[in-house]
Amino acid sequence: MNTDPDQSSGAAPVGTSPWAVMRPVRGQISFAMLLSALSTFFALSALGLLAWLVHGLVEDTDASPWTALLGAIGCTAVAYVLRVQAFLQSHSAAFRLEQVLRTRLSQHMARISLGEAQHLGAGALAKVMQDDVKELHVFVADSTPLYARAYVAPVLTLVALLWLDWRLALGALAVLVFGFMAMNLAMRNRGELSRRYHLAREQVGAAVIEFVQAMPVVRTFDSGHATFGRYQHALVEYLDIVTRWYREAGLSARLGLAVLNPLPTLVVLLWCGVLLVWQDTLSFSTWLAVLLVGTGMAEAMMPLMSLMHLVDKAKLSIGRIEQIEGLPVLPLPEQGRDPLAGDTSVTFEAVEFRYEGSESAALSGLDFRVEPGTVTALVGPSGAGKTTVARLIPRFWDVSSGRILVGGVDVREMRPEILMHQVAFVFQDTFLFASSIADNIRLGMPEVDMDAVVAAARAAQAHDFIMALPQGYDTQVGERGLFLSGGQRQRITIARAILQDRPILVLDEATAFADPENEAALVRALSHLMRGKTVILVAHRLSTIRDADQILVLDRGRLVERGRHHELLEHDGRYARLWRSYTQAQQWALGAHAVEEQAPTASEETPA
Ligand SMILES: Nc1ncnc2c1ncn2[C@@H]1O[C@H](COP(=O)(O)OP(=O)(O)OP(=O)(O)O)[C@@H](O)[C@H]1O
Repeated sequence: MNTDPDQSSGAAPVGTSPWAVMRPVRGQISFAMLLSALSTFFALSALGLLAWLVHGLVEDTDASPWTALLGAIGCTAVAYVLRVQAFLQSHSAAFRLEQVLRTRLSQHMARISLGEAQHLGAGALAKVMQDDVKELHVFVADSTPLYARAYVAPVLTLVALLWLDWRLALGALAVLVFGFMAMNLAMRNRGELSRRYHLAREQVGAAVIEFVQAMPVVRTFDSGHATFGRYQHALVEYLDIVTRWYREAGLSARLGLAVLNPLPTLVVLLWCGVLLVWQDTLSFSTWLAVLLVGTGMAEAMMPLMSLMHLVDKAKLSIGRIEQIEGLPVLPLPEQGRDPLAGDTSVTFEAVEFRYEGSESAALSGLDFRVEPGTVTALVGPSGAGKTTVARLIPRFWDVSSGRILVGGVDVREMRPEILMHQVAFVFQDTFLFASSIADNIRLGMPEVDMDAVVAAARAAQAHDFIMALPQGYDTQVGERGLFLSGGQRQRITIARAILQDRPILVLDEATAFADPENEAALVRALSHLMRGKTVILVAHRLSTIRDADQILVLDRGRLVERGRHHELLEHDGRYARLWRSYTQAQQWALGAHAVEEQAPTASEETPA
């Protein structure tokens, strides 16, 4: 029980016993606790022997002190060895638990839908995998031996005191009871305060991250005032709750802490002892023995206080770990049923899809078929559902109703590895692993040799810029690695997809290009990648889809038109309007001259 909110971080209880999570290492933890309890017993026995020694010397000055003295030294040595062993066991259990939890969490995360993982955010998932598992490590390593000590020591001390003199034992007990009552008074609002304290702390953390991550925008657009203001506001809130905590915990907390330390117990034992010795109802030697043993009782309570802090923190972490473990996993097909795709077609049959928590459907009544070896482009205004279509194929989410078939097989009935073997995905948000460029290209295929990597990079128009880098294909990229431009990163991802050489390709075309040279390189890379494949292309620039075998025009999640470029232009419907807006915008972008001469009339929609 601590008055420091950072220490007594007991948020609203999550209703989880820390012991349940520790099941995999419970045996070793119990062993560590047993060793710790035995160590406490021997430490207190040493004190008891010293008390007996003092008692004996006072009663009979000729008595030999050696037996008790050697016994006390022996007990201290055994207590020390047992204590070290207890900590060794608890630390080993903590490392094992850390490994078990990380493996379990990563296996579970691999099975939740990608959409769910994206929704939670990489930061939150990493925090659970990293910080919360670490928190449990600390709990198991440090608290389990403390637990045994905190419970065994006061009980044994009380028994010893009762045996020596019950009146002084009750005096010492009264001090502790008083101290605990004061602390409980201080902690009566602990749940609510602690919940607000943690919220305030998280807001400070979020504001700091926002401030740091948004630095380029902050520096260029608002010179830091708005973002820094949010950070400052979060800090003020935090200060407010901490001040309230100290004020409310105030006197009773300080009183409790003052009482629950060895000095007041010693004072009570001294005064009561003097009185009893003076009244001749207590021998001087017993009094000395009581003093020696008695102060240990309050001292033994101290671990209990740090324990409550550790338990509270562990409970919060367990709550977050359980939240991840409780996320539903994507249902897998029954064992033994592994239907293989018959061809490389992709079919959407009456597909409906609604994002969780969203009022309207993102896709409704979607029916289309992509024939093997053809290119289908998805177009439509922003928010029409193009990206959603692309992401339903690799099961970022499962459809709300209807079916998606790859080669005639429902994607929900295909094992993920079989589905991934059929389909390659090139999405806009390219991610490079903290590794060499070569390893990033041959991701998931470590057996591929360098010649194949270079060939894929050449086809993806990436070879020349890679060779211009300081260490060529061995250059480290990703986090803390060399910085690559958006276009360069995309060409590496395209090289990866070329190497994978899967028959179906789902492509979310890049919206922005750094420069025309980069754009030309990307277009060449993509056309190489698409050769001979079944392609579903989310097109953001209409110029790339003129030659598509099929164009699907989406609007508010519905398929409103389909056909080839020239057919749709002749039809003079939605696509034709999109196309006109697009070509106007292109001309407009050619220069101010063009703007003046052919300023477009306000277009009803802009191309995606
Ligand atoms: N993760 C999500 N959770 C909830 N709603 C979403 C999510 N992603 C997209 N939406 C909503 O679903 C609808 C379709 O979005 P989608 O990203 O598929 O459109 P899009 O046609 O690809 O748009 P753009 O061209 O701007 O990328 C939009 O109304 C969007 O707000």
